[in-house]
Amino acid sequence: MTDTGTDPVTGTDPVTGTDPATDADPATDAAPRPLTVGGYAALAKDRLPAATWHYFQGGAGTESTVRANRAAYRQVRLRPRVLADVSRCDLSTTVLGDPIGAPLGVAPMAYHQLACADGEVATVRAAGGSGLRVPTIVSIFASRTFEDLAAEATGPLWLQLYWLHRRDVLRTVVRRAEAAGFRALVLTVDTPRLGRRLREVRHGFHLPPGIAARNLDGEVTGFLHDRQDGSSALARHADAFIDPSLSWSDLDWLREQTRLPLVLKGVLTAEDAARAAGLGIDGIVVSNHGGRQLDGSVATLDALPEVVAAVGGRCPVFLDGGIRHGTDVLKALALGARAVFVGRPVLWGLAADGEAGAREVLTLLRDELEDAMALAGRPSLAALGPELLARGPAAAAPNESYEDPDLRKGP
Ligand SMILES: Cc1cc2nc3c(=O)[nH]c(=O)nc-3n(C[C@H](O)[C@H](O)[C@H](O)COP(=O)(O)O)c2cc1C
Ligand SMILES: CC(C)CC(=O)C(=O)O
Repeated sequence: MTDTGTDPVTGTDPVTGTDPATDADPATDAAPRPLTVGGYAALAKDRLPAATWHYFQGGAGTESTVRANRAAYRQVRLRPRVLADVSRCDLSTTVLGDPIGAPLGVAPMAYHQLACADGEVATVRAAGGSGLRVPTIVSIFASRTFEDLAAEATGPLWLQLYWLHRRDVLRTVVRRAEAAGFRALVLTVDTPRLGRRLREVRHGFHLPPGIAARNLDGEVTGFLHDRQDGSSALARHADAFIDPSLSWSDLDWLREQTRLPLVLKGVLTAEDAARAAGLGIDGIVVSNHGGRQLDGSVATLDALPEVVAAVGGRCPVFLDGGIRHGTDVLKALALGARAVFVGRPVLWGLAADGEAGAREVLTLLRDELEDAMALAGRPSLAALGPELLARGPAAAAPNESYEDPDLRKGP
């Protein structure tokens, strides 16, 4: 390549691939604050050990679903209305009865201490921050205790569960979370076993000393910390602890343990959504686990309309997977999501700058959503509907400098 100038479209230096949005300032050697969520990915990649980065980024198999989640947003264009008085845009809403500052939240992810020392405490502080006050779904594999998180959170906390063989342990964590003030349970139903995550296998992924599933002490065996070349300690662990026999009839047992609302995470079809709604489930998260489970499964934005139609307003429908821009949030809301949850970008923010980084990532998405609502002539969430969207050929390649470089490369 002979052209060494900055690409006028992507803003990326075509030779070095550096991005002015994230590149170090030679005068101060301090990186300017990223202007997009993708900018935090670049910072996180620089800061994290390779094995951790690949655990965060990786999907199952060929990662086709990871890519599909992003591509789906590019296939949907916006139909802005004009002369709509957008002098004030209102992003506030409620989820499961609780008021929140914006229709987004943090998806459950294991072991935030892999990203920063404060772990999930940093995350819940960020999510509760001014102007946000958004929910955090805390993984049952969190690296900080529920009680520590409840002491710091100002936004709602929901507890994500896997269906453990040890039902007594499940009962104990549910009781503890309830006592600590958690507001809902989220049962993940797309993980009867772990997807084949090749990056984890290749890196022999295992937990470093000092990081553990703090709410399952005594239950989690040491092999989470044991390196074994050619296999992932997390996959070995999940296969030992997660009960793959989970079926619809087991939901009654969970209902009997708690008065908290019960949300199912990992639904992708009208059939399952209709059945869940018929059973009186309190919410559904349309999710493919960020492409980490069944490789080749449908993109979440594409699955959303059939789930929303099947539920028919009987419970709120949420979505996660591939949310990287405010316009992505807008598109999901227009297709009927009550709110969206954000996964990897929060870990990028934590890795880049702890609580401040996570807060900046969430604030960026909130601010970009507000911009998009104003420019689309839709100042209130109630005004969002499918007429905002047009389907067409995929948009031209995005500004790749703001996309996660690793996902661009593929596995
Ligand atoms: C590092 C990592 C750990 C995760 N851990 C969990 C988990 O413990 N429980 C769960 O239900 N989902 C887990 N997920 C899936 C997320 O909740 C979410 O579905 C997904 O990350 C959303 O896609 P996104 O990362 O593209 O935003 C994890 C995802 C990542 C990236
Ligand atoms: C500990 C794992 C089971 C967490 C998870 O769901 C994931 O890594 O996607």
